[in-house]
Amino acid sequence: MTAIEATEVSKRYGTVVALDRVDLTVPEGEIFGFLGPNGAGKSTFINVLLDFATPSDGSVEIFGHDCHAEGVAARERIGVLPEGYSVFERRTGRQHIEYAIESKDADDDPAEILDRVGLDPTDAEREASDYSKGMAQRLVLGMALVGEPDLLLLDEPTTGLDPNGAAEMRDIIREENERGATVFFSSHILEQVEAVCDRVGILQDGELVAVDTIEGLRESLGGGTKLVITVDDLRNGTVETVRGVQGVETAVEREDSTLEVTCTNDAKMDILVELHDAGVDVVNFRTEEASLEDMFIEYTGSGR
Ligand SMILES: Nc1ncnc2c1ncn2[C@@H]1O[C@H](COP(=O)(O)OP(=O)(O)OP(=O)(O)O)[C@@H](O)[C@H]1O
Repeated sequence: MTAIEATEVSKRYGTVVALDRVDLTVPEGEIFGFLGPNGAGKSTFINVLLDFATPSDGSVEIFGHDCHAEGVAARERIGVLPEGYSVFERRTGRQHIEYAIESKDADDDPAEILDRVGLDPTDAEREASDYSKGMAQRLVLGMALVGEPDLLLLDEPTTGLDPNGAAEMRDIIREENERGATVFFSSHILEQVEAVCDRVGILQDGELVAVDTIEGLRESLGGGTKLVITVDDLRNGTVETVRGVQGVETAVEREDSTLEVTCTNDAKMDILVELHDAGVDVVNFRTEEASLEDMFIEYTGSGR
């Protein structure tokens, strides 16, 4: 069964096109990462799934239910961690989880959920409005987990979490997926997505510019080789020289006279020859596999 089926979804706010004919199929059981720079339309898409926003054109189904016409049936299958969620005043962490259990008519044990998201019994009895950002984020994740939803929608789930918290979040995502849940999460923290996702979609100015496995994205970028080249002196024009070589996808300046270049396999030698001809001495040179970050830059054009 298909968890999410988006057909030609567009959303316009006045003259702003937040989503532009997005077609996307996420099969049941997948962990799907939704990537895009700020303002790309990620939250808008999630809002359409939740029927907080109505598409200007097209439609989205969740497990066969239209998100707008059958919003209640669609939302019954979803656990959501929305972006910028604010907790209730004068309610403890435990009361938040109890509220989620009651409203979903579920039978989870609040203590178990709180423990899973790393809130200890003392924190559970404190008012959630006094929580730190990371604690509030954990609490809202706990609320999303209530009732073992078939689809978890997580909008920037690691916001406010320290590295340990982010790692715990990834563990929970994997556990939920092993239980059978489909996970759809948006992020601009690429390592998070690379670490857990089966497939990723890259959104740019409302358009889905790529949907593939990380491996597939690498292949479609001609093998996606990454070169790290240290030169004696990174002069004006050196980066442009490298960018001009056929087969070079991106070239970015780093510190210490280092250049990071993504290119096809064949272009490697040509780059070195070109640098030599331009009078630039190569001090060090190594090859790495392209990371998701390199591919993200390549697809969204930032860094060029
Ligand atoms: N309610 C709204 N009214 C008007 N414009 C909106 C509204 N919601 C979103 N937009 C616009 O739609 C575009 C996409 O915004 P969206 O919040 O979906 O991006 P995003 O990818 O989630 O960004 P970020 O990573 O910064 O959260 C932006 O230009 C934004 O200003």
